[in-house]
Amino acid sequence: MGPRAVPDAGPRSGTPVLSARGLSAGYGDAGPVVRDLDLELWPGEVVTLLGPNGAGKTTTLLALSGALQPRSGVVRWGGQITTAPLHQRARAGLALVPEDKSVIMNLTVRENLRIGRADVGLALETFPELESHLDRRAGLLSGGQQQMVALARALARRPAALLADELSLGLAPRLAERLLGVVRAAADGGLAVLLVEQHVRSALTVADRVIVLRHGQIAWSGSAERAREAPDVLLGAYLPLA
Ligand SMILES: Nc1ncnc2c1ncn2[C@@H]1O[C@H](COP(=O)(O)OP(=O)(O)OP(=O)(O)O)[C@@H](O)[C@H]1O
Repeated sequence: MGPRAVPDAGPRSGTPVLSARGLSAGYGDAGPVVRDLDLELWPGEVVTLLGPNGAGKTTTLLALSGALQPRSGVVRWGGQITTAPLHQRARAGLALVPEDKSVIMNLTVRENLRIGRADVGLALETFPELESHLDRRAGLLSGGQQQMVALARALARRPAALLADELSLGLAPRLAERLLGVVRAAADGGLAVLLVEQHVRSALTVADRVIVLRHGQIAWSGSAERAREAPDVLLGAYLPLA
């Protein structure tokens, strides 16, 4: 199971699941955090968004998802301009796994899946490891198991696009690979994925394309293959390789 050859440029037929043109976003009265971003997310591909701390990766995900209204530019969902808030985009098939994972610690795993309107059977197909924990409070699970709940809940709603923020943060490499492998398999089934990742090497093994953000703008973009072949040249200027 590895990334498929998805071109990083050039014409493709059909419509991206999610796209942005000239997207700028920020907070309060401060200047924009991301500026003039253009990006597209196509069915079946994993795009990883990399960049140093504070580059604007989380802000990009929030603005694309409707959790943060852009200051300017347009976001399209299935080719149609959207300004809908996150909960409406979620109903239309967009899944956001935010940095805080939004797992409710006082609820059981089963309850967490249900409030996310997830298909519990499908969630267990994705992560059989959760079956024996279904009736445990999520707060008693390990960090990795909590991340599995968050990801299982997102995927078990059969979304068209997944935006995930640092899924593997704080996890051992083996667990990070497990989660990223699940994301890759979902993309192989047609899901469009945008991943913000700290584990750059792991992210590159599952990604088709890479976008590097710096100071809120795209500093580099290209195929994951090119990034893997010359990570020092392409990424070293922007990121410590972890
Ligand atoms: N809620 C907020 N209110 C005000 N400023 C914010 C808020 N969230 C983020 N910022 C600022 O926006 C900038 C970009 O933050 P963002 O979280 O998008 O970056 P990031 O690339 O995801 O970084 P990290 O890897 O540290 O999570 C930072 O300067 C941050 O301080």
